[in-house]
Amino acid sequence: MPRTFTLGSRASKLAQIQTLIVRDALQTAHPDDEFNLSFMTTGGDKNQAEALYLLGGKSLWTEELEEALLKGDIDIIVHSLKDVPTVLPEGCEIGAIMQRENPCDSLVVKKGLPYKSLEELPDGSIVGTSSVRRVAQLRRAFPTLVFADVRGNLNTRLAKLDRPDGEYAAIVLARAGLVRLDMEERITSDISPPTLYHAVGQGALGIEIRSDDIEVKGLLASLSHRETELRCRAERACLRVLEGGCSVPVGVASHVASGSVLSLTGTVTSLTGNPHVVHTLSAQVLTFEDAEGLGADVGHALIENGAKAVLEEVSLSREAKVKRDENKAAETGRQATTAGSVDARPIISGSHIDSFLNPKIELSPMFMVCRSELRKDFPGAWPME
Ligand SMILES: NCc1[nH]cc(CCC(=O)O)c1CC(=O)O
Repeated sequence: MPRTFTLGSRASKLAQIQTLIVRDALQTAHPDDEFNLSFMTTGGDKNQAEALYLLGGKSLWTEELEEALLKGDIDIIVHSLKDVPTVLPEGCEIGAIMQRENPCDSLVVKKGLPYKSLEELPDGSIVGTSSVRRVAQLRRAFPTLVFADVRGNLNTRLAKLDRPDGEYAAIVLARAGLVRLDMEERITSDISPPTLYHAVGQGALGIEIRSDDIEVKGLLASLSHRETELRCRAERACLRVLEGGCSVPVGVASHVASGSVLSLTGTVTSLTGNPHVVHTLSAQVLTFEDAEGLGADVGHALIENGAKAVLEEVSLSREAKVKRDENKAAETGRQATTAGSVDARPIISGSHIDSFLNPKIELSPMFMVCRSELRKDFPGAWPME
């Protein structure tokens, strides 16, 4: 008798392609079993503009899928690992992490423009990015460029970039997403460490399952890629320490040498670009727990070496943001946490942020509401990408 399992993911094109990658790998490893697919439009998909916020304490991207998983409607969730909070709800866990694509970020220059890198862009050029991690590090490296928010799925972002009357000269995206969508030829150049440290888990697929599902655990055993899993477990453990309840501009780079020597560099960067704290540790790791221990050590070392001030700055700014949303909500009668995320007021006062503000374009809320503050029973971290 063939067994039947259902894989679920978000309905975006990238999520569907990633789910097919996992389905094909499972089907090859288990030719006698059946694998169904279920794609769900999540709260985050329905409202891109509000995706960084909480709606009634929910994680917009993952909660509906996790509910379906816990109910038994689906057996496996396929995620971009970088979008998965570092603390999962009770009863859910990461069952496998598959071999990673190149995790770096890439520059995509507008069609018709001659520039090949951020270095070549003229002063004042507007570069679209979707994350505070990228903005913080790129502002530091390229203070004469203007970084602005660009949202939507990959195709929407590329369409905004290429619009003849569009403001963006270039956008920055994860290389892995472009590769999986077969749009590698749009990549103008890669932006690698030490200029830009990538997001925790970037480029890897994370497979979430019910913690008590022994059968699915067995099923996934052949999919897990040990080196990727060691690196990503360390990266996630580092982020878990740094979050301490809220999201911060964290970048990482990692590698495994001689099979078991894991190196992890973590960075925490102020949204002004300075301070930028970097710390690297290497150690032999035999188990995933060892890798997580190394990751947590990097997180603590960053805090001791100056990241604390950055975390405090982020937390102060976040409180200000929450307050403004509450005021706005009181004015408009909208719920505080669903207030629009396009907010053109500067988060940090002072000249350093002014060049980020261009009234013509959408600006991101620079900081996110902490999930843990709104949902004390769930100290999960909010992914910031
Ligand atoms: N949050 C969006 C997201 N989630 C995963 C990817 C790309 C694929 C990956 O990093 O695994 C992207 C797009 C991007 O950041 O450019």
